[in-house]
Amino acid sequence: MSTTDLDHLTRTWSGAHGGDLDLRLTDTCLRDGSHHKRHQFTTAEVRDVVAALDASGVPVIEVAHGDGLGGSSFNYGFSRTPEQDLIRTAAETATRARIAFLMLPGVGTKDDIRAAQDNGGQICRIATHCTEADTSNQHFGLARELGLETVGFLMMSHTQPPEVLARQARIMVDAGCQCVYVVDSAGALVMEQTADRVSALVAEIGDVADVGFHGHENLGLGVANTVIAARAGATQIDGSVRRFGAGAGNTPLEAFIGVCDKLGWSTGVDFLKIVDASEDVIKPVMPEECQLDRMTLMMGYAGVYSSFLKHAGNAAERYGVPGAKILLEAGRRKLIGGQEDQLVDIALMLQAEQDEARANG
Ligand SMILES: C[C@H](O)CC(=O)C(=O)O
Ligand SMILES: [Mn+2]
Repeated sequence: MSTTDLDHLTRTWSGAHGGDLDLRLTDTCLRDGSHHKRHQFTTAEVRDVVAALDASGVPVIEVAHGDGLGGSSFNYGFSRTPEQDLIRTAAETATRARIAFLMLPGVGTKDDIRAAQDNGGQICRIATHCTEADTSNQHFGLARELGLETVGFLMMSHTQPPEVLARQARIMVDAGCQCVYVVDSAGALVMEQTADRVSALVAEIGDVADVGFHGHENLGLGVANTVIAARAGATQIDGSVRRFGAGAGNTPLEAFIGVCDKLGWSTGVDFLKIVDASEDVIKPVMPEECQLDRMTLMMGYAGVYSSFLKHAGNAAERYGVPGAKILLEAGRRKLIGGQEDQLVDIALMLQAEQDEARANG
């Protein structure tokens, strides 16, 4: 299909649906996708992916270990390439896109933020569990002092009601955060639950800061939740081309861009180019497609942190127990990021139960 055909169709669809939202997109393949890739990105892969996203017009590209700066460790998994090298490569490659990096207080340090800026990172995204925004105060303070743009992530947002999230967003904004994201880490939010949370943040901080939305696909609702988040007032939107992210992956950015074109919403990204990038550049970098299968569906259903997928799979294999049962129990225990070691405890418990059942015939 030619660009002219597409322009014509886009105008027709826009006319049919109306709307004039202007959204800023962040692609998270090179950070959230790091979970799916078991943190094995090479600098050559980062160069290829950044070049393709940049040429398509993606305005922000996030790069880091899946668990953020300092994440390369026994607990989370070691990176193949130091993340600061990946950030530098991304910054050297991008011609228009700004490079963002993520950090979780306690996993990364203030020195990691300084190093990421020295390597060309321009947007500092700080993630906390959604009831622990106050752990980010000093990091937002430093990031603003350094002149970095700031974004806050309220992870596992499905676990708290809108009014709690709004209060947590206020804490981040008071500390210097310029945009707070509702982060559906487990892909557990369903439509209106997303809208209610985004609306509560817009009401609380909308006069001084932006609101964003970061979705996961574990119940197949990434695009739908993202559309409803934008309608509720989210202006910064995350996604990963080809869903390349933790769990069943993130909101597929190329699909969301197509939907935005049809709704007449502006993203600045060329749909034809991003679709080609997905097929020709992102797919070869992925170890396999992100799957909506028994394990990932269980995560969305039970409200489990998407980054637990590979850890639960490892524990299941090692102890000979069903991975889906590990995830269900993780949901029942309301585990949060940083508690990856408890997945092993759960596997051992299931193994003991299995052994006992076998012994009892
Ligand atoms: C560190 C996590 O992977 C952040 C994130 O992308 C999420 O909670 O979702
Ligand atoms: Mn995520």
